[in-house]
Amino acid sequence: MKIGIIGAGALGCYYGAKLARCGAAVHFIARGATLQALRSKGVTVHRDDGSFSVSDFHATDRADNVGPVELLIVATKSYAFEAIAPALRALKGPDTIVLPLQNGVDSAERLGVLADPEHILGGLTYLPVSAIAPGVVRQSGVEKPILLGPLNEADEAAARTTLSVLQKADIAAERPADIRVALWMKYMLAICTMGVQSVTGCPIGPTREDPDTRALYLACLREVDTVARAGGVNLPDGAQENAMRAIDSYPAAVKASMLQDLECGKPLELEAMHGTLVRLGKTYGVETPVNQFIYAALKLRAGGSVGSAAGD
Ligand SMILES: NC(=O)C1=CN([C@@H]2O[C@H](COP(=O)(O)OP(=O)(O)OC[C@H]3O[C@@H](n4cnc5c(N)ncnc54)[C@H](OP(=O)(O)O)[C@@H]3O)[C@@H](O)[C@H]2O)C=CC1
Ligand SMILES: CC(C)(CO)C(=O)C(=O)O
Repeated sequence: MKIGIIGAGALGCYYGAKLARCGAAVHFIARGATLQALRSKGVTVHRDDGSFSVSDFHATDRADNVGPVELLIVATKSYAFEAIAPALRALKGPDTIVLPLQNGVDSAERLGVLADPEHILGGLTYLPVSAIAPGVVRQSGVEKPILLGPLNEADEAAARTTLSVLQKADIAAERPADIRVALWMKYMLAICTMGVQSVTGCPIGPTREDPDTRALYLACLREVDTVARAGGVNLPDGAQENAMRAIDSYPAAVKASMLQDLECGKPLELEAMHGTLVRLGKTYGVETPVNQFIYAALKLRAGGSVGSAAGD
């Protein structure tokens, strides 16, 4: 199968390496030092149970030379969507299935504005992967799954095909009953951990133990839950409690990706996370004061060390 992967960072390298290892024709769209590393050294994946390297793939910054692929995995950060639009349009033919993996609830919708909106699935992953160096990634702990599903009935077959391709490559992947609910459940967890840790500058352990910052997690969860329901997303009963249990189950030293990005002066996925929630709250007439505060507190840092607001 001809597979395109836009963004050869932590997730892109991990999933691309697994797909290439099982014989798929993988085309990475990468740039700069990452592109050089992929071409000269391939991709190396370190896991607790061993490491593997793969070099049987294509890597280019010229998506127009690749042409339409059968499956396209979008693995950049959400703020890069406008920049990757030309690659997206070059790789997406009328039958191409697109699988976005970003945190957030509107990736498919945003990609569908930038390119042909047909066959864009809902997708997310719970897998923690870190980029150690260009083309080198580490995945720790058990392999948590990609969750994917159709956002409309016409894409049932596309979802089945994608699931089967991923599973054949030994990638944990599941089809939840309702991908929109699954996207919101992950969003709820991520928006709270990213927000509370980024405004306090502290990892998960102390922020969930201190009663004042724990109250922030709870208030943030409540706001996401209320906005989701106002927008017609049928979150299960106990969604907030589930999310808080997940927050309590992480090792104390875990730092949300947004806090890590903030500490490195990298751009933040603030618009796709808190920005979107605040906007949806306004649309549905739901007050979101905690998320609005988090958004305002981080906005001037969202563009990275340059200090300007990001256009996510
Ligand atoms: N890593 C994880 O464990 C998880 C991540 N996610 C989500 O998945 C998404 C990806 O995360 P992650 O893999 O960690 O991110 P990374 O920053 O590691 O990777 C993103 C990659 O996209 C590349 N990129 C950006 N713009 C372009 C462009 N115009 N052309 C080509 N390549 C480009 C970057 O290249 P460059 O370095 O040159 O900028 C980088 O290699 C995020 O939305 C994140 O929230 C979700 C769950 C888990
Ligand atoms: C692990 C989790 C859910 C929260 O820290 C996350 O998605 C992130 O940090 O990006």
